[in-house]
Amino acid sequence: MDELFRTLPADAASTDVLAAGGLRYGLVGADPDERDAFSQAVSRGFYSSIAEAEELYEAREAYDDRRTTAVWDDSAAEPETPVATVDSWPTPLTMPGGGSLPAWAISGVTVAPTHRRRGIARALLEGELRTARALRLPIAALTVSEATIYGRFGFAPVASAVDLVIDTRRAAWTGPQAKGRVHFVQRDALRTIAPGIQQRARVAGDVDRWPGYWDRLLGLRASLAKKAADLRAVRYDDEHGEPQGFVVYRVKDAGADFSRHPVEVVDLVAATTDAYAGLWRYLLELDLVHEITVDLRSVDEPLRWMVADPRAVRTRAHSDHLWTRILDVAVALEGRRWQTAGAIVLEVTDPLGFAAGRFSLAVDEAGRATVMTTDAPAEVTLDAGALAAVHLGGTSPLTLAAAGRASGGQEALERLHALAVTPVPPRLSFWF
Ligand SMILES: CC(=O)SCCNC(=O)CCNC(=O)[C@H](O)C(C)(C)COP(=O)(O)OP(=O)(O)OC[C@H]1O[C@@H](n2cnc3c(N)ncnc32)[C@H](O)[C@@H]1OP(=O)(O)O
Repeated sequence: MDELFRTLPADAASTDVLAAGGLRYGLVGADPDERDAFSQAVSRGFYSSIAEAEELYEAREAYDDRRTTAVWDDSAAEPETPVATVDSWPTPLTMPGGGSLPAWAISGVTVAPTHRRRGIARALLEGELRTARALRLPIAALTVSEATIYGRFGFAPVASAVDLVIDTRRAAWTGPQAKGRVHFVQRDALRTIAPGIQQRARVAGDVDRWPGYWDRLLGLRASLAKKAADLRAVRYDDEHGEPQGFVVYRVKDAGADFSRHPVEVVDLVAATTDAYAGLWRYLLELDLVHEITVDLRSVDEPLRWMVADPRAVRTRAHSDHLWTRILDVAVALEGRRWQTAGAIVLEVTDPLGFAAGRFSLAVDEAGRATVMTTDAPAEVTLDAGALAAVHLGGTSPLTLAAAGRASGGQEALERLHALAVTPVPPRLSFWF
């Protein structure tokens, strides 16, 4: 897998579809100019500024670990700049029960405004799914700019997130007394331990953060030095002195009233409930601060239960965050732990074919599943996206049935609910 995912030739069917429209589809080569043109096309596609030399250098490093695929129009005024881009890489996706499945992460999907709505994104996406399948990956994953694009390719939102605003003056601490203590640390010192803490903190739905992501988050890149100058890092150590969590935040300008500084939490990661309490209490009790904003938290954040006034913790946005697409039903369903012992027959519909079929799911006392194709009558019928939502444990089949995305008898839907839905909602802790 290591090299193959970068070198496997571009998907043949998409090559043909795009060639019929006069376009060239292929992998981006190692040549720095070609890489930089790819990066500039991604920046343009997402309406970012033209990347500067330092950013291009950093992007080259980041793309070294990915498969980068582009579409070129040789008749364009600047034929060397791709008119469409996508990058992808295999990554462990945490499953309910704590294990992980290898997933195909897809990012950087752009089509130049000059070339929109002629099927280029469809060719790119279908090419990515076939490539993932050729690499024997059971699931694809992405985060989206718009929630209207990916459903047609069998993706569904599987892990939601909330952005919170906390009124610290109303949020008197009523949670447990943390046993350890907080320390200010340098960001580069935190860089060495943060990935390990995040690994331990992961719940279903999280994926690996790559080295360049950590450097960017902590402002350790030359291009970010100025922007990151106001970032503070605090580490939480348990009563034995073991680091169990950290928060990275900035205190913003207070304006006319020095007692009203807003705090923006860039990331808060806690591997234990004790660290979670210690870090949140630290933030809520900062002097001269009236408000804290934090994004991409769990839909079931314990913080609400740790303050005197739960309305001090206001949800400012609730979004679909992680989207997945099941490519191999048996491997995907066997790759998670289920909540109870039991059995069910599922019929999966999938216009793109990858997940279509009828499957028996049998779960033992330990929550391990055996999945086989079957001719037995289907008890629950659902589309590939609905299956992805049930698979990660955050969506009830009863909700999907009410929405017309699943069907079956009430007892069978409830049985699937009991098998699948997890007590802790899935959560992806960052954008990729
Ligand atoms: C994982 C990520 O990277 S998310 C980032 C996605 N990229 C962006 O948002 C950047 C800005 N947007 C773009 O670059 C382009 O508009 C894209 C990539 C969203 C779409 O590219 P296009 O080549 O125009 O899409 P294409 O013509 O292949 O359309 C495929 C289908 O999606 C639909 N579609 C395309 N864009 C959108 C959209 N923004 N909203 C809703 N539907 C859309 C089309 O109608 C078409 O539907 P159909 O095939 O079912 O009839």
